[in-house]
Amino acid sequence: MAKDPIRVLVTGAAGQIGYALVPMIARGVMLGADQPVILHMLDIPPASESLNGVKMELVDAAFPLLKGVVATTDVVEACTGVNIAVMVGGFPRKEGMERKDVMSKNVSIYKAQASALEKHAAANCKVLVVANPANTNALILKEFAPSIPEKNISCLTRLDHNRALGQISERLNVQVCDVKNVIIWGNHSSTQYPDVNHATVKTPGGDMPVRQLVADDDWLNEEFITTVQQRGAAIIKARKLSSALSAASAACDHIRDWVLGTPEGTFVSMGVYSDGSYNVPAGLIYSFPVTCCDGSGL
Ligand SMILES: NC(=O)C1=CN([C@@H]2O[C@H](COP(=O)(O)OP(=O)(O)OC[C@H]3O[C@@H](n4cnc5c(N)ncnc54)[C@H](O)[C@@H]3O)[C@@H](O)[C@H]2O)C=CC1
Ligand SMILES: O=C([O-])CC(=O)C(=O)O
Repeated sequence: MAKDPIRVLVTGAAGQIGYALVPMIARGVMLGADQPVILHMLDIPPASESLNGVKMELVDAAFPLLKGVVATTDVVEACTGVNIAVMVGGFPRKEGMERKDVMSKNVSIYKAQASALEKHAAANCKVLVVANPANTNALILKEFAPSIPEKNISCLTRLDHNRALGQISERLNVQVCDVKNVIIWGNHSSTQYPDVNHATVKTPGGDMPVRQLVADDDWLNEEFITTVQQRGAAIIKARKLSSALSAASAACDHIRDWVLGTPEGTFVSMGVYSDGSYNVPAGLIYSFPVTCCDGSGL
């Protein structure tokens, strides 16, 4: 029997991440090739014509899984009935800025949108905050939407996680799908700590520790870490725009693993509400290694 559609909200949908993300969702990259979706796209009034253009393209793409599109500048309409909310709306930093430099502009957005989500989203809605500073925005959203369970609010550090996998794969000249269990600890900022101490590479003889295969602790403890920490800035320098396709893809990975479960023996990085585990103070939104098991309940 065909599944009921899942409603997925993307805020900032007329922006560059939104433009990369909505076709991925409509193709089943986020929720699976047999899962119909209804897309809710929110942006602000100055972007409404462009948002409408994205809606026109979604219609033109004739995605079989796409059962409806709501394109709106009304936050209540956008949030109503959504099962998953991917919060991308906000302002990106420019070259030479830190992510915290967009805090004053973006944090107020998350105060305002928290209450709309709390009042109008489906019960058990899962929220992923992408807009920077991602951990702070997620914490603000949590504070201003107290009835959304804290376990349902997360922020994106999967892009940093995937960047770490990519760096190891390039260094060892192995397939990225054979590298797993890197960890991003902390904030989606230049203070994050990319950790390979539990990471492995699949080899014909079984899983081998990354540290042993790389056999260069200086590189792992220095250049590898700063490359991952500074990758967002390197992309901005090269493109004059911040990462978009990799951010969209990471958002799909994050939600897919949350809803459908992480593969056996694999952990991934997510910014989640700290319960004090690993001596991280309770109450922070912090990136940890996580496993998810049948988290759907949507
Ligand atoms: N956590 C992560 O790994 C990453 C986070 N980011 C962050 O994601 C955010 C979006 O990046 P881009 O798509 O490149 O920016 P963009 O500027 O291309 O798009 C942002 C969109 O948000 C809209 N927007 C602004 N205020 C809004 C509001 N109140 N409600 C709804 N929409 C609103 C804008 O009109 C625009 O269409 C930025 O804050 C960026 O720094 C970017 C890459 C990775
Ligand atoms: O660096 C930025 O501003 C955009 C971002 O968060 C990333 O690419 O990781």
